[in-house]
Amino acid sequence: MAVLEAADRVGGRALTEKSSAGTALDLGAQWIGHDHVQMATLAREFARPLFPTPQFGKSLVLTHRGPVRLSPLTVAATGWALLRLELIARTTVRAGWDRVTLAEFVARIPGARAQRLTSVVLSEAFSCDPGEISVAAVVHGIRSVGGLRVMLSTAGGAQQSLLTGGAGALAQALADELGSAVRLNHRVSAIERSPAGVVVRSSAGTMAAERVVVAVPPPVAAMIEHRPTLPGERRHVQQNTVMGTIYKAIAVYRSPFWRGQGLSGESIGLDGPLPSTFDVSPPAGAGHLCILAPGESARALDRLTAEVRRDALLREVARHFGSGALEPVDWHEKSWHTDPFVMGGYSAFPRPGHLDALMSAASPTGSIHWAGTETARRCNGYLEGAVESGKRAALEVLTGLGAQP
Ligand SMILES: Cc1cc2nc3c(=O)[nH]c(=O)nc-3n(C[C@H](O)[C@H](O)[C@H](O)COP(=O)(O)OP(=O)(O)OC[C@H]3O[C@@H](n4cnc5c(N)ncnc54)[C@H](O)[C@@H]3O)c2cc1C
Repeated sequence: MAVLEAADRVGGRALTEKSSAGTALDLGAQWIGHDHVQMATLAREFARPLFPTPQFGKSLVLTHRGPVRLSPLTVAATGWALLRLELIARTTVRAGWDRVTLAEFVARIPGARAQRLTSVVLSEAFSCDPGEISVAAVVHGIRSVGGLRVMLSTAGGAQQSLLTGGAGALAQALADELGSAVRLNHRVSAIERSPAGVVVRSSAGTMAAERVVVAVPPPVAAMIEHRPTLPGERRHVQQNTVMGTIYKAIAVYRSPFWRGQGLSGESIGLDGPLPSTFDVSPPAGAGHLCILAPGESARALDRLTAEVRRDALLREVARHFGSGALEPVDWHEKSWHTDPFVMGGYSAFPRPGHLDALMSAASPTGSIHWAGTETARRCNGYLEGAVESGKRAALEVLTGLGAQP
């Protein structure tokens, strides 16, 4: 068995870096949900306990003028729109919802501020602009994680916990167990299928095998050449799914200073350069403030130099959380959509009108088995889904080889 990894590191969309304060920070996946049992089990196995995501103080809704108090009408209209999505998720999804974009759904919400709030919340949850995703795809995501309340919540939801040492470091610990089976800098460029099995061509040579598991998102898998050509159904999956667009930064401070002002560190920006912030600090010591920018806001940040981007974001954080924000002890950032191997995040979603592409992403093609979070039924788009998909693909391979699982 060999694991061919294109990059010079393992982890993919999980990437842990060390701050100058000595703390571990996740530039990719970070939260583990309340019912993410596969991840909780791995965390236990590798003695990396989960700890609660900090939740102290007041969260802010921001405009370029500063924090705002939402009117009861805005709260009601936004709540109703979100409830409607939850209700659609709990019933049979009409085929027509796949042709309606989230932007069109939002345009029917009464009130400009409620429209903006709903857009920002869902763009951040799905890492795309509302015009890029259909209502059916949003509802599919909501279902797979167990409901909208779960998707958006910290305690009792998908953001309940953080992982000691970081999610990327857990991937590295798994790779360490596999030792020399993991080959870095081996980008797979082509797979040839024959009755005898597969020949896998990578940037570092050729390998023959009985079966292969391709554990990359469908739009990334589309970069691999196939002989013979893949069947139409599989090409449909690869051509009609797109990666999300997401920028993430972590500002590291000596302490989570915002808590002293009664603030949670969590904010949502309705306009201006700061879409969302979260407190993802370790249990003691340093303060970690996470900044997430999806879709067009992420692309706008790409157009700035690293220094201008950092200054603009920190100035904005300081306007709302106090001048202490201007002097972090460390700053880490990543534009995931510009990573040549990952190509975006949080995950891939179907183009409007093509939800079926995601639904058949797990169907094997002869001796090729497809894994990765996009193929998961449960927690599609999350680390949990990735682990579940790996187990499912491994079982398919063992069954195919006639081995006892
Ligand atoms: C900013 C961000 C925040 C996120 N936050 C969370 C979170 O808080 N909680 C959560 O559960 N999930 C989160 N996610 C999603 C989570 O990271 C993914 O669901 C998960 O990591 C997907 O794992 P995977 O193994 O399916 O794919 P990947 O992690 O993408 O792994 C695929 C691997 O394949 C490699 N590869 C690509 N092409 C080739 C090739 N041709 N040959 C060989 N190797 C190749 C890549 O380098 C990569 O290492 C986040 C993602 C991002 C980007």
